[in-house]
Amino acid sequence: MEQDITTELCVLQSHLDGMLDRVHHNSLTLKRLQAFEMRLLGLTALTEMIEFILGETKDLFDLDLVSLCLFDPKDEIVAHLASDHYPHQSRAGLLIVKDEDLFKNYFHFSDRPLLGMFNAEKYARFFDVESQCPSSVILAPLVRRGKYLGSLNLGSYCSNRFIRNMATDFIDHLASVLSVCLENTLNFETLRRTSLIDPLTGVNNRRFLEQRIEEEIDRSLRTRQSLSCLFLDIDYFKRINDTFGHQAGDHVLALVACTIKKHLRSNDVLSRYGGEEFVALLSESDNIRATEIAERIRKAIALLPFDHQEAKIAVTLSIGAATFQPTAAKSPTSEVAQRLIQAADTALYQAKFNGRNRVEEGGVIVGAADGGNAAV
Ligand SMILES: Nc1nc2c(ncn2[C@@H]2O[C@H](COP(=O)(O)OP(=O)(O)OP(=O)(O)O)[C@@H](O)[C@H]2O)c(=O)[nH]1
Repeated sequence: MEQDITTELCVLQSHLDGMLDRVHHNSLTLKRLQAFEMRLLGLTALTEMIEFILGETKDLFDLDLVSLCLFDPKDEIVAHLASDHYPHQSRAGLLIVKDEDLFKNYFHFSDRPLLGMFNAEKYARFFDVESQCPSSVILAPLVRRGKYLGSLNLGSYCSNRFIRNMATDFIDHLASVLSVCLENTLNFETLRRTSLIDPLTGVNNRRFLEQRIEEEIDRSLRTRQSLSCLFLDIDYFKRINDTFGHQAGDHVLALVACTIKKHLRSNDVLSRYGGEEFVALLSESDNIRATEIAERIRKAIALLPFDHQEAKIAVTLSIGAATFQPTAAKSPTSEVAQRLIQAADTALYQAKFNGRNRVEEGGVIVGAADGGNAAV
């Protein structure tokens, strides 16, 4: 009898120890989850968020595989990432999905996670599996206001790590927080982008140029490649407005912007600098290439048919070009930026003075060792 009680006590003690271990383990996971969430809440850029999730979730839950699917029906996420030069196509673990059916078919309009053995036919689209497939997985939908934003997908090489009907409190909580953060970040990115875009022409505005020019100069210094700047201004634009009306003027502005853009590379920057003025930054372009591009743009605009009702509007551009040639100097980038734009603007003034519908070269700006710059 006494031995039975002792055995029972031992069993109870061992149960209790097991429970205490689990409580201890869960309390540690909870603490790590809270720290993870606090850092997640502090992120505002989409690229940072993607890197954080893909980089840290593995350690947080001691996983073998993590992937993040983002639902992007209108290519907005792709546009955000591309404008930040983020290599989304080659980022392991990041999957951008255009087809909402993927989420609807698997999650059946629910926000509950799916758990179980990995089935390649069913789950391959959620993972970016290059070598070993996971044995068990958990797919957590990211949902806000009844809409799928994507899913967070966790995989383990251990077959009984994720089994049906197991408790999913931690992952439920994480998916909810992540959904809110993702929605906020996407809204923030949209706001950031729209506040840097000129609504009439669809190209970037002056604020964007002012942010980017210093980055481009830094890049030019790093890569030792020249950076050129074109200042482009529509000739006699006031006359166009006065003759054909403001709306026709707007139409000309949009068409001019679109034509300039077609002659630039995707990583060049085009911004509407003011009323009928545009500034383009041509990376990895010396003064010869810059004047060639400027000449091509000038000709294309002069040849364009700008139709307005029955009339044809003749439009020409004057363009000033200047180039920054990097040296080993420690010139302040803000000063180089100012001088580069100034040199292109002066060349534009010269083009206007020399008769308009022409390109003028404003010379090469080099960084000087004493911290100043000199136009050569
Ligand atoms: N339609 C339209 N006109 C604008 C816009 N922003 C500025 N403008 C007009 O652009 C015209 C610029 O005129 P000016 O600065 O005299 O220059 P210009 O007539 O092009 O003469 P040059 O530059 O010397 O060849 C002004 O009439 C502005 O009202 C806009 O968003 N839409």
